[in-house]
Amino acid sequence: MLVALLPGDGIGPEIITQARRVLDALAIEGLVYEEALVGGVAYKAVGHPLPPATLDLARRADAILFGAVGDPDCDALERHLRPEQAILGLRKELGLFANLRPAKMFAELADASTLRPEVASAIDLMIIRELNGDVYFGEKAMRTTADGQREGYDIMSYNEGEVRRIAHVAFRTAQARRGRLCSVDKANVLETSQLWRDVMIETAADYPDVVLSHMYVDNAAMQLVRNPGQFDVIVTGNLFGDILSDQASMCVGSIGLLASAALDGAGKGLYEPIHGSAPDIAGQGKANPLATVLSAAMMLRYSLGLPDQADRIEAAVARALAGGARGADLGGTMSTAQIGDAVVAAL
Ligand SMILES: NC(=O)C1=CN([C@@H]2O[C@H](COP(=O)(O)OP(=O)(O)OC[C@H]3O[C@@H](n4cnc5c(N)ncnc54)[C@H](O)[C@@H]3O)[C@@H](O)[C@H]2O)C=CC1
Ligand SMILES: CC(C)CC(=O)C(=O)O
Ligand SMILES: [Mg+2]
Repeated sequence: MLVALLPGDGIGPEIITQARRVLDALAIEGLVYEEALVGGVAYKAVGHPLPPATLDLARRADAILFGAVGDPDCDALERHLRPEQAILGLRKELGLFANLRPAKMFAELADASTLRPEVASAIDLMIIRELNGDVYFGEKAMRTTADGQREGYDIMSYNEGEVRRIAHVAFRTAQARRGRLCSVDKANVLETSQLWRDVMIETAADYPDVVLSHMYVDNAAMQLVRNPGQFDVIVTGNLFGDILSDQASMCVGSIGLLASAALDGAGKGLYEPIHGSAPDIAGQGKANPLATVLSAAMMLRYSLGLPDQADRIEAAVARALAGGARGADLGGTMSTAQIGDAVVAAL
């Protein structure tokens, strides 16, 4: 089994190092790794954020473990050369349309959430975010209007096939959990969302055991901090899912805790923390590696057929947290490597 390691920019290499240590400690037979450049480091080395050799490795691999991309030095580049295009390109080129972003409260961290412990302790939800469409992939440009103003535009669209395939993933996920699916959209304003809602309702007919509800995204943002325990599975589009998942991460204590899987529906997956390259803390040993460690666990479960090993990692993370393994993001003093040590020791 081949795992592509793509550390990327900023804290990416620091957090991938810790995830790799945890994987190595499991001594899984037949697991091999190949590393490649991605993001700003790739642009600086070879002139493109997603070089052909990296895409080729990603295609050959059984799974991809990804750190993060993004570098302030690259923010003025033409858009197609910016580091972020690498992760967008991987998701699109590999057809990774289903983004699973679980947010569950570790009991030991109830005091770390900015929500009251009795509100935060009820969080156990899964955000299913569509990852190949929406405004991120629509036509976009800057132009000059007739009266000489600069104007930027980005087309938001979904076709029904794109909505239906993510709907099936979401309904099946809800079936395997507590049977409740909340579809989040903005159907009161957007045609894209009206189609989204219509297709969700049509697809519900195949899943009579799942209770489907709908919520506008502005209300969903509010409900996530008012009463996050009401949610089981949330399904939403690319843009709304991006925003709501960062919000959900803080409800459980830190963005440094939330893992994700981006799946193609046929076993292949890219696994990454939901956060970015955090240039403000890069190179200082302050990054929480747990989101990446937990992403490695998702990789073992969803792409490599090793659910017992995934359970082991998740249990070790819970034990490490119970033992006080906290970095600055959780009010502690441990470094990135010390948190890695604590997880390895708890395996
Ligand atoms: N999938 C990816 O590679 C993503 C890349 N980005 C890129 O990352 C760069 C920075 O973006 P931001 O908006 O600042 O988002 P960010 O997620 O990198 O950071 C937001 C805040 O959370 C903190 N943070 C993030 N991860 C952390 C961790 N593991 N431990 C402790 N604290 C952590 C950061 O220090 C920062 O204060 C940008 O270039 C952006 O485009 C952003 C999101 C996803
Ligand atoms: C292109 C990315 C930077 C998008 C993002 O923030 C994410 O996938 O969480
Ligand atoms: Mg994001």
